Amino acid sequence: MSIPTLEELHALGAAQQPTYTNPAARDAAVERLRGMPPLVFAGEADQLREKLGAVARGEAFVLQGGDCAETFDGVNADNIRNKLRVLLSMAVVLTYAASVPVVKIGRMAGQYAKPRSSDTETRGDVTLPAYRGDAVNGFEFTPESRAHDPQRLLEVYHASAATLNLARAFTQGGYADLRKMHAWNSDFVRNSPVGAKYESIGNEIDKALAFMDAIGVDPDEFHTVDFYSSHEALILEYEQALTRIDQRTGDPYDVSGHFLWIGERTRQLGGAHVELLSRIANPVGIKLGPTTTPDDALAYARALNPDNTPGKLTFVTRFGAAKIRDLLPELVEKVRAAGVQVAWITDPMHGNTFATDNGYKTREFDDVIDEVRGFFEVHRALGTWPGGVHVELTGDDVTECVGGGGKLVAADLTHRYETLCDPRLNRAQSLELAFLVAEMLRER
Ligand SMILES: O=C[C@H](O)[C@H](O)COP(=O)(O)O
Ligand SMILES: C=C(OP(=O)(O)O)C(=O)O
Repeated sequence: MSIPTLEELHALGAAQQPTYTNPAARDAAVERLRGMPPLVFAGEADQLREKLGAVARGEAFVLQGGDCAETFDGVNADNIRNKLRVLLSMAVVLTYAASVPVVKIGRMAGQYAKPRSSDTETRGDVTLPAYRGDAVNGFEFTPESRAHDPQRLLEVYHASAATLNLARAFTQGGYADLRKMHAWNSDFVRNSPVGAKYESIGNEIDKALAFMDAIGVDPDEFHTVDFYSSHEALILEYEQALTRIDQRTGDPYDVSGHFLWIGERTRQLGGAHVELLSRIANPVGIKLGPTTTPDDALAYARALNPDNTPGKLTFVTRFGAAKIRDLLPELVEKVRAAGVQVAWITDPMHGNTFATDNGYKTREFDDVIDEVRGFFEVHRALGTWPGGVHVELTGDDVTECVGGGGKLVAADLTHRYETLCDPRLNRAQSLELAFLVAEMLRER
């Protein structure tokens, strides 16, 4: 495999790209990126592909989650630790309550670019370019901030490096030790019913660990966790500049993250995003919305995983709770009938977004759960494996999605609505989701 040039990719047509008005500045940023060391190693991407192979075979489950849009301001220890804490807590709940290995992937350390429905945003009588994520422009509503600036791609690189560095330290350095899981959520155990439920799993795990200790199992086994990074591979300049030939295998890897996915708005067959991700050896995903036909799905599999390697390709469906039970069965049936190896994951967020009367973009927790339930029902009926969930979440107690045990309503969204793009599950809602998904997994 060879790496396509940026010119070749742009010639194929690429949706949702920045408009850089200064080509010299863009070229300089791309050149700098080309000289930067890899953010992840090809061997790590291979490990993740193997683990996703287990998911495709029905032997493991994926938890993929993080912000809708990471921000440069959000690169600080508290924010990164809180996100890791909620992901690890969810993974513990899923692993313990459902007895299934969980592959942990953050929407982290690279999720800085956003596709948008509209190129512009209007406030009063002023219209400016829409915010497209910190990778492209600033959120502040001024012409200067909203201009597309290629220098930001270098900031994405540095922000991702800093985030990954801390994530690696937390997950390898002892913070993720199972024996410390009580401490992760001690602050909210007292005030939240879901916290108390979590604490009781923690007590059971302590007993199990004490037993294993007594029979001589190496305690270091529980000291670290494998954690992988992922983001939407949206901005061609960034992803292509970070695609490198691996010395070991001679294959191209996109070293900006372990797992890259193609979004619903950029999945044109023959388009630049499908082409770039068809050339890399990383495990890749593709979001499939309600207009995806079975023929499309088969064509994506041919393009993105021509060797039909288990773990190479993940289909992330995002139909919406109202549509999943109607649309998913035909897709799964035809893909299975064609012998295609794929991990199926549900994204129950992107098909369930609506605006409240008080003007907030939100999601109803029950709709999110209903889509996950529909996903499990369809796979159960067809005898296929519901391989995982992909969610937008944060480790903080924000008020962005309505519903859940805390019964948040539209009026509550005014309190802590902090996302710069789509609404995320807060910590309690995320843990609640993990308990409900664990039940669904157990019911199988
Ligand atoms: O996160 C996904 C998309 O970027 C987002 O849903 C688009 O939102 P918009 O419709 O407000 O542009
Ligand atoms: C844009 C996203 O989703 P989708 O492509 O499914 O709309 C996303 O996951 O950030």
